Amino acid sequence: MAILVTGGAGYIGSHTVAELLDRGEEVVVLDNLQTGHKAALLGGKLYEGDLRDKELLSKLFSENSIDAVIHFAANSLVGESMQNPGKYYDNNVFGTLSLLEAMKDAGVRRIVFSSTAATYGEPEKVPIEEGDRTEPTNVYGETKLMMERMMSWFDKVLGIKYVSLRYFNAAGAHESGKIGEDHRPESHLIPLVLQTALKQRPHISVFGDDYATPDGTCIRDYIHVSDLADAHMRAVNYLREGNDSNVFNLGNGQGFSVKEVIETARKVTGLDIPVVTEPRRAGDPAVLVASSDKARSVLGWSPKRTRLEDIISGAWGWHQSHPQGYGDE
Ligand SMILES: NC(=O)c1ccc[n+]([C@@H]2O[C@H](COP(=O)([O-])OP(=O)(O)OC[C@H]3O[C@@H](n4cnc5c(N)ncnc54)[C@H](O)[C@@H]3O)[C@@H](O)[C@H]2O)c1
Ligand SMILES: O=c1ccn([C@@H]2O[C@H](COP(=O)(O)OP(=O)(O)O[C@H]3O[C@H](CO)[C@@H](O)[C@H](O)[C@H]3O)[C@@H](O)[C@H]2O)c(=O)[nH]1
Repeated sequence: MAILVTGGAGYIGSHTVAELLDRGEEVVVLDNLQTGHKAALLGGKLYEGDLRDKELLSKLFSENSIDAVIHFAANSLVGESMQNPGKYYDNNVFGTLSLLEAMKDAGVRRIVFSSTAATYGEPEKVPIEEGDRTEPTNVYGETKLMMERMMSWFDKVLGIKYVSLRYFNAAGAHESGKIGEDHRPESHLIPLVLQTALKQRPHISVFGDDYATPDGTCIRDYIHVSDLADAHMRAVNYLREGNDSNVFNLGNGQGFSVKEVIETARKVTGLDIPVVTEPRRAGDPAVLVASSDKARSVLGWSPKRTRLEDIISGAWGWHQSHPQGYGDE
């Protein structure tokens, strides 16, 4: 039996494919390469195409024995979602509907799904727990919450079991040095800071220094991408064991401000990183920090690469050896 990974050529998807292959799983990938890279795939069988293409999905499910799906394929930029909401409803919500319909037709009953801290919006307390209020402050988070609710109804009505993994900020690179983060355009803080250290950018912009946090900049919980990959394998096995649908936060449980990330990157690289303060970015909550106690107790998961310095240092290794990311591929 194989695991279908949608969005497997993307950042978190490719690290998860690597983890699945290491564990001896058979892997099928569906990716339209809109933000992913063929070169990020260390193995598996690639179907190059779109989640919303019903014919392709039906062909893929008929040509392979799929027993579980891991669903990464989505648009995922907070800022962009506040400028182009329709793109997010179409790709994220309609794309997921298309996938669930194809799973129903093929009789596939297990899905592990990339959700996000952005489903919570401005948290009522930190660390955030799974039962806390979900009131997204941006379109991206709203579409992910809609996708979760859709899955919950597909479970109630059709018995398709799901695990929704609400990750906080994915960061870092694979220990092999072969794969890492290459989003185009890049909008994530850590790669932008490291590209600034490499002098590929003149400065790093800090989006707002007037938040109600100790240094005025936003606080986020940075979690290593390989720890996320490990959680996906555990979530698939949890469903294979016949357990019920569930929702888990995945984070380190420790928050770092934008200024602390930049300071740590200066220490790790030993290089100058010029900063320019700019206005707040629309849709950004001030603080997002996870409680991952539930994932620890139910999935037996715990993050292994927790020091911000080590996470940034791994990412720095990738950026130094791949200054143009995956190149033109
Ligand atoms: N990066 C983070 O910090 C973070 C945090 C929380 C949740 N997430 C979620 O995790 C998932 C992966 O994030 P990422 O950072 O690896 O993003 P990414 O853009 O690197 O990966 C997404 C992949 O999906 C593919 N894709 C997108 N739409 C598609 C479609 N319609 N059909 C086929 N393929 C399609 C892209 O080509 C890409 O390879 C996303 O769902 C995102 O919302 C990411
Ligand atoms: O040039 C930059 C880029 C980012 N930031 C700030 O840095 C923090 C982190 O931003 P970013 O790296 O863009 O991540 P988020 O917007 O927090 O979103 C990420 O983390 C979410 C979960 O918390 C995921 O759902 C999203 O997919 C993923 O992009 C935020 O406060 C940003 O305002 C800057 O100050 N300058």
